Amino acid sequence: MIVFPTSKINLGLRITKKRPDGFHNLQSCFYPVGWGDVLEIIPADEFAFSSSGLAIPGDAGSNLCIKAYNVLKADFDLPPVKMHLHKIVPIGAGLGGGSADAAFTLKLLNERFSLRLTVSELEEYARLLGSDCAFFIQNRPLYCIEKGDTFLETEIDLSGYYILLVYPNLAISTAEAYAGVRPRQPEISLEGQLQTSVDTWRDTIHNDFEDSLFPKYPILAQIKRELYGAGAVYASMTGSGSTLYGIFNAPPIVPNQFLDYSVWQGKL
Ligand SMILES: C[C@@](CO)(OP(=O)(O)O)[C@H](O)COP(=O)(O)OP(=O)(O)OC[C@H]1O[C@@H](n2ccc(N)nc2=O)[C@H](O)[C@@H]1O
Ligand SMILES: Nc1ncnc2c1ncn2[C@@H]1O[C@H](COP(=O)(O)OP(=O)(O)O)[C@@H](O)[C@H]1O
Repeated sequence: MIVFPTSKINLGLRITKKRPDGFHNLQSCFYPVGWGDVLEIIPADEFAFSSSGLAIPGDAGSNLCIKAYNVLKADFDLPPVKMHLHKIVPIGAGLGGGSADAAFTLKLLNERFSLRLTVSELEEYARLLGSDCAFFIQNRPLYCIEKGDTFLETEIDLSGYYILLVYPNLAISTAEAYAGVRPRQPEISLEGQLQTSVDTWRDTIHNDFEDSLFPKYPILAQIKRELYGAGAVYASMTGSGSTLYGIFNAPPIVPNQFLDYSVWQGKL
């Protein structure tokens, strides 16, 4: 069975509080985008994992696909499988690519081996694997709070818009990004601000990680400016970086300055 784990962007990202468990509470709208990997899982005589495409840091045993298999194996009599991941989505990019691989592994195993897990049960397993992993179980626009793993419905619908994603060949670890943020409670609700037209977001919708990461890595602010220069109606960094995205009214022409980077464009 083959699935295509996708990725996400953050529409606004506020870090509101450091929690007693060391994690942070946030507010954000997570929105799926089509930049994705390829994952195949088939029954086998013994367990095996392999990957191709982009190199994934860490030893092979630490791959989130294997962790996802193991959390289900602990509770169910899962047979051995052979898993192959073709990695396309940049890593340390703020796109949640690893979390998507984990969530799609859970969903695939649930279906292939008829485990009969509900959406909320799958989300519970996903929470064990990473804070933004549960989002990819439903994989539709959701307003996220707490650790990014509690969801509220949102009306946001960007269909009809186009997106250009630019990964500047710079990996930023999530832990590094959180170490630089100064949590604060926003005076105006992000949820309300996101109800307004996308053309107004430039002045209102903010990713808090930009405040500490733009001074440290000036290329990020430069790419954001260039996305506006290319005609974006709204541009931002996604998640903990380092990918920048622009939202456009029409398919954008990729500026020459981005030719050395990994870029992806498509419809929202
Ligand atoms: C920043 C966000 C925003 O969407 O996404 P990415 O940019 O990484 O995709 C997420 O909060 C990333 O979630 P995820 O990548 O799953 O993080 P985890 O593996 O759970 O945690 C990695 C590390 O980030 C920090 N962390 C993560 C989530 C959170 N709500 N508070 C935190 O402080 C902790 O230091 C933790 O050890
Ligand atoms: N299948 C996977 N794909 C990507 N990264 C993975 C995977 N499995 C484990 N990881 C680890 O997760 C971290 C990056 O996660 P990723 O979701 O790509 O980044 P981000 O949180 O910035 O979106 C890296 O430390 C990487 O080694």
